Amino acid sequence: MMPKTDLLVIINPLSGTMPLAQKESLRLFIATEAQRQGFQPELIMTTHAGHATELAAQAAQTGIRRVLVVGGDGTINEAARALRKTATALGIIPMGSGNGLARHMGLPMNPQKATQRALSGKPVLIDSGEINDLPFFCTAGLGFEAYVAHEFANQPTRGLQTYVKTAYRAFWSYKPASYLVDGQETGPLFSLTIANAAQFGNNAWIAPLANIADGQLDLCQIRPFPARMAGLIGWRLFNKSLNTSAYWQSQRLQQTTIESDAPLLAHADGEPILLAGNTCTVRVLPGSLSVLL
Ligand SMILES: Nc1ncnc2c1ncn2[C@@H]1O[C@H](COP(=O)(O)OP(=O)(O)OP(=O)(O)O)[C@@H](O)[C@H]1O
Repeated sequence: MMPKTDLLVIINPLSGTMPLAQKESLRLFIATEAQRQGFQPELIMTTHAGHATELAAQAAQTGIRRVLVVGGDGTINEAARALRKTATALGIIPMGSGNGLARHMGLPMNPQKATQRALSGKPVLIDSGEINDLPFFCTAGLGFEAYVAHEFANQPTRGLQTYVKTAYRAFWSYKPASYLVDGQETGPLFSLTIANAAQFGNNAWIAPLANIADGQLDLCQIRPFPARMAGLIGWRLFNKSLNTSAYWQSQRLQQTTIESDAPLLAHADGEPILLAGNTCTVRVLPGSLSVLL
């Protein structure tokens, strides 16, 4: 009789900028290491967007207790959405451009070390969020970062360098919008982020005080600022001290409704999304995902 698979490893071959040969040796390393630790692993490369959701859902249904995802926040989102409220835990092997969830959780950025951690880690419950019915685990948002996510998706290459170039160009063309948050006018905002984790990725700490397991989301707003302040705000973003900026404010909530007078351009975990209409509802699902730490 064939041994029963007790560990699924989902690999997005397109994530991040690691050369293909290095991705192949990582795949072999994970297989060998998993077997060495007594697992009967199955490793599957995704073949299309959405594939990670299908694979993770099947794994949860068949009772596989660990699903390891090799990829960035987009692939992790796809797998994690199928693992919410199941007994199957997610292991993260960061290989994306931003790796926000892995960085927030303090996981190793080295994929080999992250593999060992995911294989031996204990399951811990974290919150997740939903923007309308779309799940997110790191951040969702409107405003500048959503604009950048949409622009970034149109670029022929991925990676940090492309992201920085895209964000720089977007900074000069972006027009701040105003919103109603639970009926209260915000005035024009540069950025409106709903944070489950504290960062977007790449150690850009948009919500330095966010706690991923407190049953709440942090709604962070950045008011428009003069271009000469961009350097300081950027420095605070990466220095995890945006909360000391006069342009930033935050509130904790479990659910909120956001309206605008134009269609909402949004992102969930850095992936661009188009929301139907001018209103969206965001809510937290406390303790909904088990992550291997
Ligand atoms: N085989 C595939 N072909 C095309 N798209 C895929 C495939 N597998 C996964 N995807 C899509 O690729 C998207 C981006 O992947 P991912 O987020 O892992 O990498 P990244 O963008 O480099 O990293 P990060 O999100 O950390 O910036 C995912 O949202 C997923 O839908």
